[in-house]
Amino acid sequence: MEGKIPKPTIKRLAVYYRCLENLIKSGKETVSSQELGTYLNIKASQVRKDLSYFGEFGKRGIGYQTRRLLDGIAEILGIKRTWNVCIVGAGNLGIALANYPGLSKGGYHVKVIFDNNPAKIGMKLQNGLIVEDLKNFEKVTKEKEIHIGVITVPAESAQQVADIMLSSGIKGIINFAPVKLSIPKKIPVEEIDISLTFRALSFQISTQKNQ
Ligand SMILES: NC(=O)c1ccc[n+]([C@@H]2O[C@H](COP(=O)([O-])OP(=O)(O)OC[C@H]3O[C@@H](n4cnc5c(N)ncnc54)[C@H](O)[C@@H]3O)[C@@H](O)[C@H]2O)c1
Repeated sequence: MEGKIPKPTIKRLAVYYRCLENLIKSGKETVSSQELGTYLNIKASQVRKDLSYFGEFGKRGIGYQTRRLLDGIAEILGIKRTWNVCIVGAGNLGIALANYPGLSKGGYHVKVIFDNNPAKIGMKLQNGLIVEDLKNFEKVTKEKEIHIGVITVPAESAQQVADIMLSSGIKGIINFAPVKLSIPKKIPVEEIDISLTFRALSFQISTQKNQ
C-alpha cells in the first residue's frame, strides 16, 4: 500500500501523527478533519484526502477517533516497530543526532556511530556509545541488525559512505550532506537540508506585504 501513497502525503501523515499524540495526551477522543486542518494549517479537504489513502476512519458528524487514527497511521509509517540506526560521521551533527533522545522515543534507536578519523575512533559519547572505525562497518551493522544509515560526513565523502552502506545491506539512507547521492540499487533515500528551510522561510518573509 505504501508504494501508492504520494511522498507529500506520507510526510503529512507524520505531522498528523505528532498532532494526534498531543491531542490524545490532552484527553481528546475524536477530531474532525476541519479541526486537524486548523491545528496544522492544512485544508480539511486535503486532510480527508490524505486519510482516505488508507481506508475510511472518519464518521460524518463525529470525525475520527484519535486513538484509532493514531494506530492506523503508526501502522502505515512503520512506527509500531522499532528501527536500528547507524550514523556515519561523528562530528557536530552526527554526535548531536546520536545523543538526541527524541529519536529513540519514536522507535529509531541509534545503535552505533562510525568515523574514519583515528582521533575520533574509540571516543565515548554522552549516551555511552563508542565511536567505531568505519572499516568495521559491514561486520558491526550486521551484528547490530542495522536498518537505517544516516550520513553526516562532509559532502566530498558522502558518496563513498553511501556505497559502503549499499554494499553492506542497509535498507534506507538519510543523507544530511549537501550532495545528491547516486544510488544504483533501489533503496529509499531521504535528503535533509536545513538551509532549504531557511531559504523557504526567508522567501516567505521577504514576499510578505509591507516588507
Ligand atoms: N542537512 C542539514 O540540515 C545539515 C546541517 C548541518 C550540517 N550538515 C552537513 O552534515 C555534514 C556534517 O556536518 P558537521 O558540522 O557535523 O561536520 P563535522 O566536520 O563536525 O563532522 C564530520 C565528521 O565526518 C567524519 N568523516 C569525514 N569523512 C569521513 C569518511 N569518509 N568516513 C567516515 N567519517 C568521515 C569526520 O572525521 C568528522 O568527524 C556536512 O556534510 C554538513 O554540510 C547538514
